[in-house]
Amino acid sequence: MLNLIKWIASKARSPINLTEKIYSSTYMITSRAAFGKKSKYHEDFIDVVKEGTQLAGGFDLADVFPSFSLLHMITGMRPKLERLHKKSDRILENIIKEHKDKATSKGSEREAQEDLVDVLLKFHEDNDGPEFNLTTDNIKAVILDIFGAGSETSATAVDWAMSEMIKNPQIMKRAQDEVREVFNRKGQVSETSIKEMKYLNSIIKETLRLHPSAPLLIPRECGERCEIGGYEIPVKTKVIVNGWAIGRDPKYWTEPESFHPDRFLDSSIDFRGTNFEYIPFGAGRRMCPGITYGLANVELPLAMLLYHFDWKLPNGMKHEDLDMTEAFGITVRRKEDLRLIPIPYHPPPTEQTQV
Ligand code: HEM
Repeated sequence: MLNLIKWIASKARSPINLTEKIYSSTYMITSRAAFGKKSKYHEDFIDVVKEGTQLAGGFDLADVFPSFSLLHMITGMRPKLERLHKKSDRILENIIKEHKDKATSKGSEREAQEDLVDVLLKFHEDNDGPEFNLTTDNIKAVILDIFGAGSETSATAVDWAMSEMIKNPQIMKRAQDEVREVFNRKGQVSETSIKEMKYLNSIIKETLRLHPSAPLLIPRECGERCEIGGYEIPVKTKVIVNGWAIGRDPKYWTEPESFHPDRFLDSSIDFRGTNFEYIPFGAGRRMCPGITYGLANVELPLAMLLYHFDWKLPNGMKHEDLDMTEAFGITVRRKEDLRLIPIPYHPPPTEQTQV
């Protein structure tokens, strides 16, 4: 994050593509957590995941006729996915090999700088029995999951939160006042004090209500015949829950299309899966397991962007004219990238000791 803040500071008073930087920083953070500091395969792997997310989000005619196997070939989706799968498998194979080589060469250094691949490999070595065996394919799948499910979602939330604040300058000002008061009082930018930022947290909740990063939950299959709202749901029906529509339902939300973080300030409604009118992380046994890590990836970037900079729209554009159109996809990104002018407020620290 500090690298991002320094980069933005170097572009002070000129327009930057903030969307692009938010996504690349989030991918880089995930990459560091998963693979450690340096790997020549990082960039290649991130490209593959991005391509996969785009393909998975596209409309494929074969999904409507799943048993018509010829259609899967005609639409070209299956060959594309297979090619991508082979490519990601090759890169992951190399990354795992790199980690195995590192493990045999340096014992104590490995402990000190453990990343996700190290942890999974250690588990693999220590539990190589018949009752619980983690295969190399399992390890590859976990890494893919973390990238696919973790990076796009968090980056999308940061991008929409910044967009909504630019659109509503009085909300941004209030959030900046809060963030600056807390960090100045603490004398440093720290993740632990973000919990004190009640207004910023309401902004994140309101962003996830209007712009849930993953709008359609994981499809469920109906276990037994039932009736919902007068509709008969036969057993084995595939049910897709539209979290996006639920978050904007006027039956549960006043002025549902407006961005009002205040609605969450003194409210007990939370995204932990027990308030069914608000399910940006889903609910039930398939609910998102990455909430804590996901929120950390949203809170700190937002707090830092608000602490270090004031923000302006380029070319004299008025805030009410900012286009908020959504793109089609498995995660709902902005259609147009958010381009803003950063005006430095608190300069970033010169040494990497602050965060
Ligand atoms: C703001 C960030 C995030 C949002 C909004 C989000 C949202 C969601 C949603 C809506 C689901 C579907 C839940 C359901 O169907 O009930 C889901 C599933 C999942 N999420 Fe997240 N997520 C976020 C971050 C993360 C992160 C950081 C990770 C991992 C590091 C992660 C890993 C997963 C996984 C593995 C699943 C599938 C769970 C399963 O198959 O049972 N997510 N997420």
